[in-house]
Amino acid sequence: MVDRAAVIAAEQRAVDYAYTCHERRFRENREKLKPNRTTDSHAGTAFIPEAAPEVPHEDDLGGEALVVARVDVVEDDAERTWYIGRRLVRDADFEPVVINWQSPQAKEWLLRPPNQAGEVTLRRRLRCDGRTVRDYQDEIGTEPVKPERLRDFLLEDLERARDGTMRDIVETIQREQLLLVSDTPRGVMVVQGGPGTGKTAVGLHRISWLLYNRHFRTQDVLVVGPHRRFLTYVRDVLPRLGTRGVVPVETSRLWDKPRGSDPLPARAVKAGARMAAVLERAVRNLGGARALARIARDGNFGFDFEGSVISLPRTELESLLNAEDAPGPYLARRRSFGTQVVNRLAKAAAEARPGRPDPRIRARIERHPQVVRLMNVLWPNMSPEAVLRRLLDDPDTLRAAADGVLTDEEQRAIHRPQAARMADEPWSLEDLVCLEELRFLISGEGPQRYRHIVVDEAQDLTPMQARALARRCPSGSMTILGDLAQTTGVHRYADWAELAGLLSGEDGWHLEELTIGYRVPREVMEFAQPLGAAVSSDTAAPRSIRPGGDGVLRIAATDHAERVADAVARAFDIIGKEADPRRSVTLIVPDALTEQVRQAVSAVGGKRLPLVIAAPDAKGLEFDHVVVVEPAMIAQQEPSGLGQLYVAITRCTQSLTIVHADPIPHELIPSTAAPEQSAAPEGSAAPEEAAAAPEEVEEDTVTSAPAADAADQAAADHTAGFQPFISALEQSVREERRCHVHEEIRFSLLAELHRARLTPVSHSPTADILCEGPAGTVLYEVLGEGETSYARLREAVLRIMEVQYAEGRPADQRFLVLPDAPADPWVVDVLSEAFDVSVIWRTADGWDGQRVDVALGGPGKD
Ligand SMILES: Nc1ncnc2c1ncn2[C@@H]1O[C@H](COP(=O)(O)OP(=O)(O)OP(=O)(O)O)[C@@H](O)[C@H]1O
Repeated sequence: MVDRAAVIAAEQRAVDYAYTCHERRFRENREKLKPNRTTDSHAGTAFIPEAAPEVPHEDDLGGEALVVARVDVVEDDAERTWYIGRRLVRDADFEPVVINWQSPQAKEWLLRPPNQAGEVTLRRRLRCDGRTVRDYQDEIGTEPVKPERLRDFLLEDLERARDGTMRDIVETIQREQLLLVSDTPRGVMVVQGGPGTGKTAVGLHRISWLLYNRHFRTQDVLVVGPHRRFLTYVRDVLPRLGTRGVVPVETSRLWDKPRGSDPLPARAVKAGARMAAVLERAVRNLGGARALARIARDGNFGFDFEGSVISLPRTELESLLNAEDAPGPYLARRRSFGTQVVNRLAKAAAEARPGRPDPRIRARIERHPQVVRLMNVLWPNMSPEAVLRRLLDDPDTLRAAADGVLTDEEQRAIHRPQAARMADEPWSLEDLVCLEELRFLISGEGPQRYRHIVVDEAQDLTPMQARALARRCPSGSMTILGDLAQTTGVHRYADWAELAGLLSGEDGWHLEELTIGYRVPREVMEFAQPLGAAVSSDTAAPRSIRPGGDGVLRIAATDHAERVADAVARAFDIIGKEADPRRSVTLIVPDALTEQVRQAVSAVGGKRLPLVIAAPDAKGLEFDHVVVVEPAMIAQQEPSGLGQLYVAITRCTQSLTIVHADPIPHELIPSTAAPEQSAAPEGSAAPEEAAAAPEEVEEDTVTSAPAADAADQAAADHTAGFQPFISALEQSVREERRCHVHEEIRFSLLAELHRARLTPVSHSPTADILCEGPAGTVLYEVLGEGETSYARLREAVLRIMEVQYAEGRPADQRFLVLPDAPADPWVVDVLSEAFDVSVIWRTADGWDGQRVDVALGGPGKD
């Protein structure tokens, strides 16, 4: 039996020694080094012998533990102990006492699976409060490893209060996270993960890892986040990891401050990738062959030059113009055209005046007013601002550039009469991104370039912004973190390929996924899941490892007059009941109610106030307790209200309370309210809910469907409890119905049933076809493309059982409908006898299989 207290005491001695060495080093450095402090992010890399021993002059751990793990390894037949921590620490002889978690050696040992331990004989995670060792867990060692105990550290860590700033995860980083953190920087790595799966954490640790391992220098890296509050939230993580000098910026800060904003339809057009094609054509349309008539009316361009007439035929000008129709910045093409024209005119002038060559003739021709005019007409020297201003103001110019790219309606959407002066143009953020694109098209110039870019909440980048980022990063090395289901921006990507295609360079891109949820309690995640699926059917909700408990999720109906007061009262109530004063309580509210809620909070006053955050600003943040006010209003906010709502309800670590007077959006509880039912007019009370006394709904959870009436309550309770199951089923049915073969077969069968004068139901979210006929209720499950092996068909039978369950009643007849005869003929009898499911399939001239007559609407034998 291991004496755990003795082990902890021994580890404490090692940790104490590490701190002693750590602190001695500061003292020595303070004495030795000059007073100007280093800002090199490689501080601590003295572990690499040739690296300069630059370390900060004082402890910058901010109270975090210096040591996080111990590893014993057999090296040259001898066992050696290493400690892994947040910083490199050496003893007086310059021998490493603690190696940095970012070092390649630490990474290798930390990633080693217990069943392939190799030379690692012990891997021990240490649980320290600063310098005090509290506990330990052996992941590799002589004692059998209990996985559930290993989780304890993580769960304990997740339980800590969220006081408004993010912490690093060095102590509990998971294998799949460390693999992404230390992945090669080549190409674009896209990390898709649902709410709270650790994307931000992975992104920040990756920056630190890339810099520590000298893949890049501090100034090579650009880190972009969604908004200022988020940047404040993550502010401490990089310094605590020992990475200094990297300052994340808000996405919008990459451009100047906007002077105006556009209506949503205009934003959507200007932000889309097609706008790039329009801008490119707008630049190509400047001057050019169409303007030639103004210059060379009688077929020639000619003028009197110092007593002789020199000229160029129009055809020659045309061919010079055509030669410049190649890719490249407009001004470079302009210069090249000008050189050709001047060369030819100089030659003509020399021929007209034989004699001594005149070396300055080119310069005089170039400055000649006629040549200057020619250049200005054929190649007008316009600023990006002038090009965009005219494009937006003049419908003809826009049509010439956008024809076949933007619809008439889209062209009308971006029309904007020009301001009296250029300086007064109300450039919006989308305009500023277009201006950057135009600047690049015209001069080839762009903003500062980086060797690696990290983007958090990347799903909200617009395609035009993505192009701008790609230009800033010619190496094509990026870390892109996001969740398509949390899209709140003006552009919604169908999949990551669309965005990654815009960002990536020649090294391409790859998609990684984080699937474990570390923030949101299980019940809340399950409640949020259908909404996430409604925003992006392509992304899976995370599996939460955070157990919930009583009161984790509350849905409270109120009426419009009481809505704000009720929500605020509930937030204060949570504060009153929460024993830990560090735990954060936040009201997430629709834009329109923000001021009202803030005032109501101030009016109540007190020592501890809940935070009030408008839904769009909640992105990326996390709190312990969250009260979401009026989800329907959030869901209606532009540009992507459902995404905003999904973000809002997935911010909490402890509890979620929803206060609503309007019906809860049906995307959130799809089984309880059809779209038509939930569309109550703005301002009108939802009768059943408004009538309910707050005390009665106080204990409501998601299982007590707020929009259902009493008669439906039991059924709703039953179904809502199985919501994740139903949602998963609906999701996979939706996916199947995207298959053309599946739908072709389904609709041929529907046609047969209509021909038999029956009324089949085809719009159930779970059953492919349900039909009341002479043989009773018949349920059809259609298989699309793919194999028809027994294993596959047995799976389909299981689906039939699930569908019956979801539909709330068993069918009288069950049919599996295949595109072809099954691969093994015997399966037909087995499925019929074992599961009472008949199989039919399509043939060249109709249908075949078991009991086809019943399947096609006949009465059956009995
Ligand atoms: N291995 C881990 N150990 C401890 N805490 C972790 C771990 N991984 C993630 N967390 C914590 O989980 C929470 C959510 O992480 P993070 O904010 O990085 O998620 P996210 O995927 O960016 O979420 P969202 O998309 O909702 O913004 C944070 O508090 C983070 O510290």
